[in-house]
Amino acid sequence: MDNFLWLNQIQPRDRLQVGEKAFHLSHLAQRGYPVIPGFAIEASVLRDFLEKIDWFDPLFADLPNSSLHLDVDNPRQLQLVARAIRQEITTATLPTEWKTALASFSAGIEASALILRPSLALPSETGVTSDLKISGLLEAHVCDRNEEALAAAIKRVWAELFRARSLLYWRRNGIQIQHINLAILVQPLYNSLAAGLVQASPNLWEIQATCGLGMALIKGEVLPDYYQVQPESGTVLMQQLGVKTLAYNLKELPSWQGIESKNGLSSPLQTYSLGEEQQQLYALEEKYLKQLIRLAQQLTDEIGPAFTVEWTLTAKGSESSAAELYITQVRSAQEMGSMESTSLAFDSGEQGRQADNETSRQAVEESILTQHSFLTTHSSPNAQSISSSQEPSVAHPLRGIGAAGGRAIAPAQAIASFSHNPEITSTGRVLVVKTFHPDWLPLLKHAAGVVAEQGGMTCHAAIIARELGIPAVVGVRDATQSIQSDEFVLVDGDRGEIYLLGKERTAFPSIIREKGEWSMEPSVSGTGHTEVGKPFIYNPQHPISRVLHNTPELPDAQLPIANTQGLMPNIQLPITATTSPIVATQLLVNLSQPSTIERAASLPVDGVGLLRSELMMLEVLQGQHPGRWLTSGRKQELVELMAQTICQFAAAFAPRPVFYRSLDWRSHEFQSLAPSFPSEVNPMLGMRGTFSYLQDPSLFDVELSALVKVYQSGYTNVNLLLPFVRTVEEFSFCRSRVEQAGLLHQSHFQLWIMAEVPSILFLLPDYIKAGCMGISIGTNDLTQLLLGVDRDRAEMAIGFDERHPAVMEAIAQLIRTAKQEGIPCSICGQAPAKYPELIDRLVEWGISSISVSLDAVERTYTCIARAEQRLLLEAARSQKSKVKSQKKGRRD
Ligand SMILES: Nc1ncnc2c1ncn2[C@@H]1O[C@H](COP(=O)(O)OP(=O)(O)OP(=O)(O)O)[C@@H](O)[C@H]1O
Ligand SMILES: CC(=O)C(=O)O
Repeated sequence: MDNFLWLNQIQPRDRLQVGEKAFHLSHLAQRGYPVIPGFAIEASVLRDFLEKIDWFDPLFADLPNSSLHLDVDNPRQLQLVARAIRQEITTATLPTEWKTALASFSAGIEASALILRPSLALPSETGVTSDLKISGLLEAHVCDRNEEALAAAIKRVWAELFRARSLLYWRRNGIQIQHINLAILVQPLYNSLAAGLVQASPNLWEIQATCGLGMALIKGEVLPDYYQVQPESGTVLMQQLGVKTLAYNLKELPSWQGIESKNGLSSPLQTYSLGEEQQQLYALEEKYLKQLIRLAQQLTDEIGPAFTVEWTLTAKGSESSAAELYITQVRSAQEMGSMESTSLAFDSGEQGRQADNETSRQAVEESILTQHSFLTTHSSPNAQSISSSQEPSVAHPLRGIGAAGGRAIAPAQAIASFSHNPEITSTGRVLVVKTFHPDWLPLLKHAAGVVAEQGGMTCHAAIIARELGIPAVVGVRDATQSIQSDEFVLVDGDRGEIYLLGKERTAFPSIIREKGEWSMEPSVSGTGHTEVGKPFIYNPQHPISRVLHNTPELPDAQLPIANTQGLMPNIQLPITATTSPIVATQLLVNLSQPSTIERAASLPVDGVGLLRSELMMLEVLQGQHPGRWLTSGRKQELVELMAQTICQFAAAFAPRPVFYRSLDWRSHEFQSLAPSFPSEVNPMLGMRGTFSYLQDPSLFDVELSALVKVYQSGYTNVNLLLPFVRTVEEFSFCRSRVEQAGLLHQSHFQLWIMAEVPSILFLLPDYIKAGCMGISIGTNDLTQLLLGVDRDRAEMAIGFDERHPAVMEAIAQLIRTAKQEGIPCSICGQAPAKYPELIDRLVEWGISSISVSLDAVERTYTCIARAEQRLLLEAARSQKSKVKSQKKGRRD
């Protein structure tokens, strides 16, 4: 076919048909630079294909020629349309003559796997220049080199154009879909020893490198090794080892992590964990680093001093000596949005038009940045201006696990060692700690953010930060040494990054928080971009602007979510009764702090699915171990205080249910209470949950007395959830005490258990026989125990994945059994908030309710609504096609 072109055949006139990526690479290849050979499927092929589709939905039949009339402020409609179009594209068949041509072209590639990369061109009708930053918007797909897999992957790349986020992007930027040229660059994919990028600016080059293929870097799953290089001499000025815990490579070993593609074809890619030893090594051996620097020097001569180049060090054989360095992508300074942009030498034909359109280009760039960015870290538009700025610390943040979303700039308060009442200079600081002690809860309430060296997504600091709505980054190596008190830091809880901004508070605005709402304070001097009460205005020249306004890439599932902290000029979708459909799956919220009740109760949630008593109690206990309250004759006082606190939740949510979970002390987390809990070698498996009640039921009895008081006060919406139940006998023991307390006689009272110890997978019917009225799946502990991974160890975070097939199967089985047995099944672990895409499956399997942290309520609501609508749509579609085939049968 004449609309497939090998890279070495591409001419300047083909640029609009083959897209920018293929065009620039072809230019370099033809100039003798190392580029992996490949061929481009021109944009006209997609146009033909769209015209050939026999659209099930007549609305889309004119897609190749007309504009879609989308209401982008209606995210549900957007998602449904996007899904419907993609489905039709991926299920349509490619004409036979195309398949034949593809087979002959791919036969010219010697590799078992192929990578299909979107290559876009935006012709002049779009009103923007071809260097509009679309990096990261459309994803590449990888497939085996066989006819069927290739055809499927081509359709998946085309379908990328119609993802909701993509449709939104074009629409928001006034670009009509029919004007977009989407070509595909097909290249062989070989295993890689390392991959990364070089960001070149006139004064400095920055190199990032990771192990294996480049996907780990693109997806932000590793912190790459980092080098700064002096351009003229090629001297390495500094280098820093990254945190590379995983890598991507071609599948050789069977692995559950082999990524399944959505149409059931398996992907040839897999991720694997890097061992401790390997993590201590730089991904790039010195000889290859030198080679890369030489390559960058040649490129400077060829295309000017400012560019970004992605590279890969392929290893076709097993010997590292056989490795070859290739360029996989090159972007000009303009594409990076550089302030000192320099035209690429090969931009000849288009330069005039680009200059004409400079103003609109900048406008579009700004609107992208201030609305919604799809840029991944590596391709940040101002990477260049950061690297050449005077603020190296801004360019090179500390990194950890983003445990609570949002961003804040504030002075740090480093607390290196434990004390009950650390001296805090003022409120509104970012607390920087080794590990967060529950004693410090009052500090957290007045903090702007938290950074911890230890802990994972489910540690106390993370849970409370999510509830309070402040950003948190945990697992940050040496944070207390790297960050000094009084130094200004920007904590980015979405990306898991901390930027050190120095001690002078001059050229950036402060973010202040009042009543849970964030707003900008005017900058003291410098840029003067803000006024009180006005949103911060993006200034592309300031690195901080980039960080503040670059939201991380959102998966489709997260697209229509309002930013609860009001920091980002993002798409706002308030979930109010007037704009939202009623969903059948209940949406509940996880709480622990009375200070958040008002905010939570005003949301359209169906109740509190998990009231974490340990964290709720912290303030009540005033630093004293609960046992001490009992031994010092203050039991009644404790009962009163607890009842009062629970009543606050009950009153705010009534008549909506509140599931109070009785105490689940994990001794290591509460060492600061006096006297401290006996320390345990293995506290996650220690004296916690209902087992501890059997040993000494006195505290459980206090809780029951408090619940009785709540009922006596007239609040009948409170139920009891038992934590970490290991055996049916433990449950029966607790149930009989609940009965003795008189709670089971209350008509509305429900006694549930957490489903988090894996034995429940085998014993649920027995628990139900013993009187359990419902379950709530605790995915944090269930995952920890099923996979044998400590959930609080930041270094093990990579192994803690709730999407593991074993965990998914366990959840499915629990929902199934609960349904069969006729009891409700909820889920209150972090999984649905962390991976919103799981909600589709939970709803499909028939979960009764989903309980999430406060920060995830809005997006969870949207995901539930979407999942339910999808089920309805699928049911309607299958009904329609049944009727269609029945009619056809009758006609035949
Ligand atoms: N033939 C190849 N062999 C090995 N790695 C490749 C090859 N082609 C691309 N890659 C790497 O795969 C990743 C994904 O490529 P993709 O084209 O989607 O991203 P990209 O180059 O950042 O483009 P964009 O800016 O359009 O998002 C990148 O890290 C890229 O360097
Ligand atoms: C919520 C909880 O306790 C868990 O997921 O384990």
